[in-house]
Amino acid sequence: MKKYQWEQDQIKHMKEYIARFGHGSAKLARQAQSKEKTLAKMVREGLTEKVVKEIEGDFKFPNPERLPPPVLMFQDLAFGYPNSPLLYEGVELGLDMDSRVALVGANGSGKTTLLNLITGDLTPVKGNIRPHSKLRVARFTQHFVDVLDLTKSPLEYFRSLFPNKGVDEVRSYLGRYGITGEVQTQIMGQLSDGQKSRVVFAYIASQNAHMLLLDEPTNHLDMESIDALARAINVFEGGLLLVSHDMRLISQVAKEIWLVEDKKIRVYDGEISDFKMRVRKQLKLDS
Ligand SMILES: Nc1ncnc2c1ncn2[C@@H]1O[C@H](COP(=O)(O)OP(=O)(O)OP(=O)(O)O)[C@@H](O)[C@H]1O
Repeated sequence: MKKYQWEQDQIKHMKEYIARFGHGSAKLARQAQSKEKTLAKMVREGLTEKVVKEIEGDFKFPNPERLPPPVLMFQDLAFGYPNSPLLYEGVELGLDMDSRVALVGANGSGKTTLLNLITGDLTPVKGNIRPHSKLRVARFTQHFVDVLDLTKSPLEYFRSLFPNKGVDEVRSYLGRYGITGEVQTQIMGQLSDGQKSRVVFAYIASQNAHMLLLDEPTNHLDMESIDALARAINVFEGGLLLVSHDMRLISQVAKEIWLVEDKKIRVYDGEISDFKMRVRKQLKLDS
């Protein structure tokens, strides 16, 4: 890009010179002719092409119809894996479509487990999780194999999900999530984790969910994509439960912090900005 810019500046300069002095005194006209020759030579030898940055697919989650609260309730929830101590006990909390929650806690404290309880993949040992009867949740997980058929290409996969949509429509849909060109027809098992993440986001968005459950969504995204994800979340009119260590994302999207501690989920009652500052300091991030 620097080379391109340098060349363009040179060309501009030479053209201006030629226009100004081409018909001037003999000496200046000779110099203008010499510049014209240099310019022609540059063009002949091939100019550097402008580097066009690959367009970042912008994430977008379609807005679902509103569901009145409570959308998802935890009632006296307890859970533990067989032959293991309880991870949760007596949890009473609720989520609705305005919730913007970051679920944080030590490794192994049970964050992913809570998401599995919400999706019904796990069953409480006591108490209930009560979803609104019409609730649709969509979940991001890094366990791509749980969501994607890795033997298919993104194009094949989405065509099988939406048999009524034409190839062009599916291609342009995937393009919006940054899945473009050959990546659309490569077997998903061979894609990078970042590309697979984008396919999962395309999939999640297709679900038109009322609530997004995002489990470490940013691990394979670059900074620009993280910001794009944050923007998409911020215009999304549904609920969010985010499990993340990424303060950059948390600070952009969360309105509430839930701390998993001592088998309970405690709503952080300080100012979120204080919490963010605390974690930022811990992570040594800039303000
Ligand atoms: N299927 C399982 N069977 C038995 N124990 C499990 C199972 N899945 C997870 N665990 C254990 O339950 C605890 C909570 O796991 P979980 O993955 O929910 O924690 P987490 O807070 O999401 O952790 P991390 O931040 O490391 O992802 C861990 O000690 C884990 O080893």
